[in-house]
Amino acid sequence: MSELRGRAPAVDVRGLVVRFGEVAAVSGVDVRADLGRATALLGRNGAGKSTTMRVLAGVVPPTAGHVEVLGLDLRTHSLEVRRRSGYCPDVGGLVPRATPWEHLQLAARLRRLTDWEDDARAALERFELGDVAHRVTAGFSHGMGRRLSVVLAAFHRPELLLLDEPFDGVDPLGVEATLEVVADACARGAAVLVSTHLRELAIEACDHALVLRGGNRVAELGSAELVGEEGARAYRALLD
Ligand SMILES: Nc1ncnc2c1ncn2[C@@H]1O[C@H](COP(=O)(O)OP(=O)(O)OP(=O)(O)O)[C@@H](O)[C@H]1O
Repeated sequence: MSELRGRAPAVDVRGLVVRFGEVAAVSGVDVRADLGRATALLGRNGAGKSTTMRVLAGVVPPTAGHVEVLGLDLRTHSLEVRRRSGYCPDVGGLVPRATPWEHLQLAARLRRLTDWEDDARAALERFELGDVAHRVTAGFSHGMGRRLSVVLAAFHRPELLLLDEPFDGVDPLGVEATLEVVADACARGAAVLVSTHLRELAIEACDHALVLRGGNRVAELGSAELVGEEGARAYRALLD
């Protein structure tokens, strides 16, 4: 990690505000994520996690605030940021009439990847999606869709990996594969942001967590501070 010190953060968000009409989804949040490290965005339903992730993915424009991703101002470099990031949205993102293989084919074409097929097969096998590689996703269970969304987000080895609720409804083998993807991304020097309301999995996936409540950031904690019953109590106290 020492070589990471002093380098610009992969995500540098200050005073982020996102409003939808009368609703303030995010009310002045700061987020910092570093290369080679996994950061959790923790909080209850409606805390503003997905909205923050959508801003970072270039899907939702910020109402106000400074949003810098991979050293680029997101307002002026949205395409470049999207090219260098991978995003697993909390819902949607899959084409019902396309198969996993077709999703990967399209991703490879859009990103002009070459010799991607072996990696694609390995990724599908890792997530136990090899047998359904050529089945349309319309009939997929929720967990299968989640697993494919993680595969697609990480496939091109992005510098920033944004995973929004990647564990939601996913079985233990899928959780394990997702944890491996996060660890691999960190090991190759990427930054990872994982949004989840699951404290225990946030601790496993990430070495620290930003806790959001009501569109505000209420704490930044090391994962060690969130472990066990004491960690559960500390987390609960931040939510109430
Ligand atoms: N497009 C929208 N229009 C209106 N309100 C919205 C919109 N998107 C989000 N919100 C509101 O903003 C707040 C934050 O929502 P957000 O989805 O970011 O929370 P979250 O922490 O991801 O929650 P969850 O864990 O349930 O996914 C909520 O009150 C939500 O209803």
